[in-house]
Amino acid sequence: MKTRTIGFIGGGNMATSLMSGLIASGHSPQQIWVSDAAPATLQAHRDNLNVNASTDNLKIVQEVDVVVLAVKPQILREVALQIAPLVKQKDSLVVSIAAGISQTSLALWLGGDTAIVRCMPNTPALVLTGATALHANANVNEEQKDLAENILRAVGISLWVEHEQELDAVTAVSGSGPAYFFLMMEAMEKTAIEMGLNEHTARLLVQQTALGAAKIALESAESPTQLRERVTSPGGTTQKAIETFQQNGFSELVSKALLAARDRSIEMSKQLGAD
Ligand SMILES: NC(=O)C1=CN([C@@H]2O[C@H](COP(=O)(O)OP(=O)(O)OC[C@H]3O[C@@H](n4cnc5c(N)ncnc54)[C@H](OP(=O)(O)O)[C@@H]3O)[C@@H](O)[C@H]2O)C=CC1
Ligand SMILES: O=C(O)[C@@H]1CCC=N1
Repeated sequence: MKTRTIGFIGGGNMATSLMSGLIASGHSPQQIWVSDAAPATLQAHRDNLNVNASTDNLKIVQEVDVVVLAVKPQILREVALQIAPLVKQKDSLVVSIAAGISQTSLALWLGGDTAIVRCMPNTPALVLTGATALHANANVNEEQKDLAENILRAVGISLWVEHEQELDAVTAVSGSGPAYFFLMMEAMEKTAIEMGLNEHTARLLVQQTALGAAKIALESAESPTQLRERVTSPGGTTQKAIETFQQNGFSELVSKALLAARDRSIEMSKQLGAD
């Protein structure tokens, strides 16, 4: 497939992760465009990533084959309405990464004929270890599906979900998920320091343990339960820790947190979208 130009509208956390990942995986910075409200942000992207940048969202749509909507959900309507006439004129493929904004809303704002891929990536895209789920509307052809998938696959794994509603669960699991692991790391690091380890030692041990656990989980055929049991010697230290987690409602708490994230995604589609 011919290399396509990609434009990001909104140059914040997630666009930075995706642009950096695309470049690290071999995509030419010259084929990437980004717009943002803040000129300083754009200058940083020019300096650090060598991409093309403009404060004018319409310039981005004009220049590229694929438009990635990477602004906050709260301003997506305004941006979509602004670019809609040009998207229609150019017949652009639009990829939205916004949480909680449905394809119905996007189609209403951008025009019913627009080819729209809604997806949910996550910030590990920055280190080419992202996880993205995608869903295409009926206007997206096979070539456009490949194109959207190739962009996200450049920065990690990507998979298609059959029903758009699944993206609310995906948001709760992998979209927000990195933050849950960071929260666990924060708490472990804090307690490690309280137990007398210095900050450097505490951070390094927690980081390497998280990496090791993720790696073994990915490479092993065993389930997380089996892998956990391998660490847990009967009557030993891990057993004490796991019992403490479980007696204090760890699984229920994780379940509550993920359901709250999922429900917030659904709520956002009603508050901020046209659903
Ligand atoms: N962060 C994450 O882990 C993930 C985020 N997402 C989704 O990605 C999207 C972006 O999130 P994130 O990167 O965290 O948000 P950020 O706030 O970091 O990035 C959004 C950027 O858009 C800029 N902006 C504001 N108004 C405009 C405008 N009219 N035109 C162009 N740019 C504008 C903002 O500038 P300023 O700050 O000056 O307003 C900001 O730099 C959201 O919709 C979110 O739901 C999806 C998956 C994971
Ligand atoms: O917190 C959020 O709303 C976004 C979506 C997933 C991760 N960050």
